[in-house]
Amino acid sequence: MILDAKKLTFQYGQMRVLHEVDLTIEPGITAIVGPNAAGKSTLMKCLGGILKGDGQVSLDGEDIAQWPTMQTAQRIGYLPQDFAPQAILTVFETILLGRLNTLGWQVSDDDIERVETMLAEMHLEEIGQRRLDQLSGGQAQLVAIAQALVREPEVLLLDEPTSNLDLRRQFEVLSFVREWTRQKEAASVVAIHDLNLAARFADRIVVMSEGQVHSQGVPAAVLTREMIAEVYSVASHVVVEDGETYIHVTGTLPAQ
Ligand SMILES: Nc1ncnc2c1ncn2[C@@H]1O[C@H](COP(=O)(O)OP(=O)(O)OP(=O)(O)O)[C@@H](O)[C@H]1O
Repeated sequence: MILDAKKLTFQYGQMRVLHEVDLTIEPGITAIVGPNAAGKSTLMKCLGGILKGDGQVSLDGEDIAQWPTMQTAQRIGYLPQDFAPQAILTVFETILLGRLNTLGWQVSDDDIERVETMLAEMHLEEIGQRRLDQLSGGQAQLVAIAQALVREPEVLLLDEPTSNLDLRRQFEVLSFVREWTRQKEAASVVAIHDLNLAARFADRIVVMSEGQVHSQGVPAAVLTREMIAEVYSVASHVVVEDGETYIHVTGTLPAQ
C-alpha cells in the first residue's frame, strides 16, 4: 500500500499554498508537522481527494482523481480539523454512518457488531446513546475518529486529531491509531502540532514549511534543533534517550 503525491500544487484563488509537493506515504504512521498556514490541512485534503490541485495523487499506482467519490471515501478515510457534529444523531448512529458507504442503506448484524466493538475499544460505551450536542469537544473528537476507523480504510488521514483532548486521551487515541495501523497494515497520516507526540508515535515525520516539504524521515533524523530554529524560529534542546526523542523549547527566540 503506497499513497503517492507527485508535483502536487494547489492554490486558493490567486494564492498558491502547495508548491510541487512530492511525497510517498508508506504503511505506518506519518506525522505532518509545521507552522500555522504551512499547508498541512490543504495537503491532507489533496491526499484524500477532497481538493483537487495540479499534479497527481495515486494509491497503489491508481490515480485517485479517476475514482468515484464513494470509492475514495471507502479507501481513504479523512477526518477534518473542524469536524462539525450532526446534533440530532446519537454517538452510536454517528459511528454507524461510517459504514454506510460500503452497504448502501442496509445495516447488517456485522456492522452493528463493528460499531459496538469500536465503542468498547475507544471507551465510548457509556455515551453510545447520547446525542452529539450533549458531548464535550474532546468526546465529539473521539467519536469522529471512531467513525473514520470503523470504515476500515487503507489510508487514514487525521487532521489534528488530538487538539481537543486532555493529556491521557491524546496518548490513548494515538496509541489506538498506532495499534490499528499496525494490525491493518494501513497507513495513517496525522497532522499534529505537538512535536513530542509526533516523535513518540510516528514512524516518519514530514515537515511542511511554506507549502513545501522542508524535510522528512524518521523522528530522530528530522526533529533537530536546526530544523526547529529554521522552520519555527524557536530555540530548543533536542534530547535522544533510549531511542526516544524529547524536545525542550527553551523559550528564547534564536537571533534572526
Ligand atoms: N478555503 C480557503 N480559502 C482560502 N485560503 C485558504 C483556505 N483554506 C486555507 N487557506 C489558506 O491556505 C494557507 C494554508 O492553510 P492550511 O490550512 O493548509 O495550513 P495549515 O498548515 O494546516 O495551518 P494550521 O496549522 O494553522 O491549521 C493559509 O494561508 C490559509 O489562510
